[in-house]
Amino acid sequence: MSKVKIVVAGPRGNMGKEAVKMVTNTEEFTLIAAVDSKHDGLKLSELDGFHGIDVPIYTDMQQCFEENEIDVLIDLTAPAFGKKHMQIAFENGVRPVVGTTGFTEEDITELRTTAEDKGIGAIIAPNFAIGAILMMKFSQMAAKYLPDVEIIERHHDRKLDAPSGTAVKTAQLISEAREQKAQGHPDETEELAGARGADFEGMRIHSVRLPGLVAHQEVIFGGVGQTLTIRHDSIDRASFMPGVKLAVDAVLQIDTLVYGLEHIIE
Ligand SMILES: NC(=O)C1=CN([C@@H]2O[C@H](COP(=O)(O)OP(=O)(O)OC[C@H]3O[C@@H](n4cnc5c(N)ncnc54)[C@H](OP(=O)(O)O)[C@@H]3O)[C@@H](O)[C@H]2O)C=CC1
Ligand SMILES: O=C(O)C1=N[C@H](C(=O)O)C[C@H](O)C1
Repeated sequence: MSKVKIVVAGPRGNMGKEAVKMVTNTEEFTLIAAVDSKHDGLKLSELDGFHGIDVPIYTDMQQCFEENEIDVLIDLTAPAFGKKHMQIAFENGVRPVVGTTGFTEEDITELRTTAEDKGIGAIIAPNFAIGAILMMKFSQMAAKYLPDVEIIERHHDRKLDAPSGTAVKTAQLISEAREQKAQGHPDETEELAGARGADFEGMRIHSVRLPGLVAHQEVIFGGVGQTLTIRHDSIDRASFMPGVKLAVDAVLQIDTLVYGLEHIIE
């Protein structure tokens, strides 16, 4: 069987480094090239930490796809580029697996239409960690019985987007299971703007950014005389890689856009 030909975008990043490692250590995958914000024309092996990985670096994704035959793009870049990179992949018949966050619901609808028009599979996964998928699923189950809920997500202080993609996805899944609901006291005020966090259909999302953190989330449900907390911690970015591998395998089998790994892990 021929190997799956892969490009990693964002190879020097926290996630990109892990993805390069995962791809090069996976027998049925082959890394063909990397797309970076700099280092055009160099080999990955010329950068620190990529010893022996002799693949070309492109800063122009279009050029990368024109010069190489690629099956799958793994995109782990920055919120400003995820959508654009998916569009370039679709134009070139390449299947995107995207961990990059920051997509709006409108972006996802538009990208799904393009994927279906072209018959190309695509996966956007706000979180690739199996434990985080379970946290989201359990939260959706709990919301049916305990509809008062707030989300606290905690991340490293290099993160660009807030709230996290995982927190937004969690809120979307919870809102499928409960009626829209304004929480807290109807007359509550914020003495400091933002004190009550972001408002997602009445559900509050609080974002903490600190050095020392990786990726953590608590979903706290409140009921009469009780609370339930569902918590997930990624303490190492290796936690995301089995999910990335699963998504690469899955994206070859589909011809639409799937948003969320919970649709792949039934
Ligand atoms: N789905 C999931 O499970 C996870 C998703 N994420 C998401 O993945 C993304 C990356 O996270 P993380 O690795 O921590 O971020 P980093 O900032 O560590 O890495 C991002 C890398 O992408 C590069 N980059 C930026 N723009 C481009 C571009 N246009 N083309 C090519 N490369 C580019 C950056 O280069 P430079 O520094 O030069 O700009 C950097 O090397 C974020 O959106 C984050 O939210 C993170 C963890 C898990
Ligand atoms: O930026 C990160 O680090 C992470 N981003 C994703 C998100 O926004 O949910 C996934 C994970 O939480 C780590």
